[in-house]
Amino acid sequence: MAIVGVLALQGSFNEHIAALRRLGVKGVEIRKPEQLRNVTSLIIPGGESTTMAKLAESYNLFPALREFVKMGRPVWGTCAGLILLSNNAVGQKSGGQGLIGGLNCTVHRNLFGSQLQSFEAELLVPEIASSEGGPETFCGVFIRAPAILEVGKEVQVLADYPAPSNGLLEENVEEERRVIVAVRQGNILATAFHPELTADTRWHSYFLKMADDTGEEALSSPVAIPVDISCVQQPRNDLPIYR
Ligand SMILES: NC(=O)CC[C@H](N)C(=O)O
Repeated sequence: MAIVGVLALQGSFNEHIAALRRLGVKGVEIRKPEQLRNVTSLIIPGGESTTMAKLAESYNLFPALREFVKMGRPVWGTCAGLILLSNNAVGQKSGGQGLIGGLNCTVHRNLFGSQLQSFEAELLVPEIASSEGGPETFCGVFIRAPAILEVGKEVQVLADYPAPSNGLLEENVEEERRVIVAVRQGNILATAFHPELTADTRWHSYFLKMADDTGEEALSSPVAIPVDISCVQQPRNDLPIYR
């Protein structure tokens, strides 16, 4: 059976491991470069990308993480994980931060604003709904969320969302500008929101199938989990902080 690594430096790694467990799959915590040799795929959780990058630097994890992505192993970044996987990031803290890279896009680190601007919203994601069944929509939990501004040709856009009018985009966003919040580029999956904080395991199940497609042995018999979409669709001031 596949063993999924979950980068466990900071952030929502326990929630990802719990979601995998609900699908009958073992997720193991990764903190050292050599631990990546024991896993066939990797989830990089949400949290705080600058802090995570500093910790990755001090554990000398960057070369092994970059190699893992380059080898074509399935990697999924949620929120801060998406930022770390991007080739270019704007809106970084002064001094910048290390990135793993591999995903050909430009991400804005905090486009949706601060913790107080966190929210839930229903997202239309036809690719995942057609692969995993259930309703057409997904609950996106956005916490100090990033957004993708630009992608290369090889990147498949899975979901977008109206850009916020908070002045963080240079251009005028009056004419319904949308930004990208979920993508796939070959072995890389990235979401600006947190599926691990919902009861819906379809994103995890899709990621496990990606591991299957890339020749890794994944779920032996997928467990059907009833899909519960209870999306409050409003600002949330009770979401985890993960700093
Ligand atoms: N929920 C999150 O992962 C927030 C990410 C945050 N915007 C960052 O820079 O890392």
